[in-house]
Amino acid sequence: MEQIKVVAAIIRQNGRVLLARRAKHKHQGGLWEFPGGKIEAGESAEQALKRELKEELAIEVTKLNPVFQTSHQYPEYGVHLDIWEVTAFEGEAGGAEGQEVIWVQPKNLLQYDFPAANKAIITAARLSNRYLITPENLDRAEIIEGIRIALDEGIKLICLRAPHFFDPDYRDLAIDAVGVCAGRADLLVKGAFEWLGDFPSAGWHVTAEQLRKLADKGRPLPANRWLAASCHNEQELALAKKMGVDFVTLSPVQKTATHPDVEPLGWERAKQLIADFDRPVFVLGGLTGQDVPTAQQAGAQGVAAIRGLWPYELD
Ligand SMILES: Nc1nc2c([nH]c(=O)n2[C@H]2C[C@H](O)[C@@H](COP(=O)(O)OP(=O)(O)OP(=O)(O)O)O2)c(=O)[nH]1
Ligand SMILES: [Mg+2]
Repeated sequence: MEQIKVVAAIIRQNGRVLLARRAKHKHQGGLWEFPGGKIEAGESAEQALKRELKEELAIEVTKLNPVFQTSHQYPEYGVHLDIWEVTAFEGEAGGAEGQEVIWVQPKNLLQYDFPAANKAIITAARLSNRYLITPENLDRAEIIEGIRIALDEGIKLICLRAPHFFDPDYRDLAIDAVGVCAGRADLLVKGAFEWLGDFPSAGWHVTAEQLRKLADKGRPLPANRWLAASCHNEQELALAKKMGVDFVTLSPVQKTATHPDVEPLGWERAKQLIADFDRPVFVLGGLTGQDVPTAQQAGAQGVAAIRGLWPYELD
């Protein structure tokens, strides 16, 4: 079947993202979309995106970075979507072709109807590019205080990981963490599945071991709660897909303090695994917030880190 190459943009301004409504007579007409269009012969993705956004919104893009690639087979033809994030542009974005244009908060994106190919793109648009995982060997007050500072520094996505806590204490910690993050960041809890009902606003981050046990049962959470998984290889990525996760961490990309004896994947292997996976990936292992551009160049959503994103230096 014919495959068309499309570029589209998640345009961010003042914490909102821009959506346009596709003209009725077009393929997938009437649905909301991220502006963009077909790459023409001889164009790079970047050139095509700049041209499309000028034609469709009358803006000159000044800052963009790659975020995500995904493919989808429609009955008519297949599309390969190359998604970029635009964070600066000149001009006022408006519907230059008469189409409706709106700015929405990422958390409200689930309320809009998009073409079927957009599922993972919506996930990418709802996620930030830094995923903080809490460190081991801190007590409850230290973890909560660290989360508080991280929130002040703009962290929007947090995984509560505290393998050194026993169950009842971990639950108490999770209750506090949910409270601190409310309205400021999305929190994913790690832990036993029996607790899912006790933290109705939290997402769940499953370990590779839980994936192996539970992937066959499918997704245990509704679409409005994050489900993520820790993956280290192709097999685990396949299980994550089977389970219906929203996103994954892929590790270790480099040597890490947490698992010093594990051979890292390296960027080249990570890049391949990311390209073959159809949902957002946070690369993890020896990385910091400074590595976000490198991670994005490798096709990742961003960086996940313990020490690398914790707001102060750990021993
Ligand atoms: N721009 C865009 N296209 C999308 C999205 N999701 C999705 O499935 N598509 C599909 C619909 C179309 O089949 C194809 C993009 O084509 P398009 O209609 O935007 O192409 P274009 O701007 O070059 O328009 P035209 O010259 O064909 O009128 O990709 C999306 O979020 N944004
Ligand atoms: Mg278009």
